[in-house]
Amino acid sequence: MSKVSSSTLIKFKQEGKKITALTAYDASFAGAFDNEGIDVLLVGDSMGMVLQGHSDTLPVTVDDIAYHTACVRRGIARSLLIADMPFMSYATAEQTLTNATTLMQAGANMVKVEGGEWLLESVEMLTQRGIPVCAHLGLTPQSVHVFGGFKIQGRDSENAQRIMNEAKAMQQAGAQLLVLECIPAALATSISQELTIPVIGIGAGNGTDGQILVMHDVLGISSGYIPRFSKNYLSQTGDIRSAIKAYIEEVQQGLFPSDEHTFN
Ligand SMILES: Nc1nc(=O)c2c([nH]1)NC[C@@H]1CN(c3ccc(C(=O)N[C@@H](CCC(=O)O)C(=O)O)cc3)CN21
Ligand SMILES: CC(C)C(=O)C(=O)O
Ligand SMILES: [Mg+2]
Repeated sequence: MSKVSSSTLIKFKQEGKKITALTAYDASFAGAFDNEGIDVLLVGDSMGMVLQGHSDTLPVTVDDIAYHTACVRRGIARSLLIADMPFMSYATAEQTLTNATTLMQAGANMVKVEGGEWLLESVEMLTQRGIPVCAHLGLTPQSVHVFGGFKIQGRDSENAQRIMNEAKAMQQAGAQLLVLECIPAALATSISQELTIPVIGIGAGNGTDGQILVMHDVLGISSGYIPRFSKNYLSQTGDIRSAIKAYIEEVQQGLFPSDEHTFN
């Protein structure tokens, strides 16, 4: 049961083994997910919505992410731990380095940043200085007010091409992992095929190298609604460990996401 690293994830991609990922925010849940064999855990800025009750992720601070990263770190043994860099914590080069350092020192193995072209220099800068980066393209929730809502991205050919180009540029800049959120399945599939780094999807169909979901959706306790691309595994299993096991198995067997959880 050796620790998952970015080399492990590359190997999984080369072997065609799907990568399983979930968000986690505390030691107990993270420990249970780790025990069931989840490959990647993300301390997501989705905590602004599922933990803090805000209607978007913008209020989350670096200290919030650092605190929960430290909590998760104490609970896990095997999974790769990614920390989200929150809204405006990587706007300038100096902020980027200071805040990414805080998250790495809190226990992260990698940081995740949302955005395309404008972020390439930061990705290169972090990687060169020893901080592995996961890029995040498509529906990047920190830009919800620019998008005018949590809307599927990359539907027209121009935007699809832009996302494809940004994905390639991120890999070129040194990103070791890519999250694609809420884009058409065909686009996510071709990006995954074009890149050598692993691609993890959420609302991006079945053709990516792995899947990530927000734990509260998987356990059916998100307040209000559950996004269409997500799936409640607790209702069909009855206990948390079995729900996580079922999610992992369905991802590994290519059963999740099925058509009803996919945008075409
Ligand atoms: N509980 C939870 N689950 C998530 O997946 C999630 C969060 N929170 N918070 C951070 C972001 C925000 N996300 C969201 C939130 C809403 C939609 C949404 O309402 N999507 C519509 C599609 C809209 C369209 O067709 O353009 C949907 O029907 O799912 C999508 C992603 C994903 N992330
Ligand atoms: C949904 C995932 C990819 C995320 O960024 C988060 O949980 O904040
Ligand atoms: Mg996030």
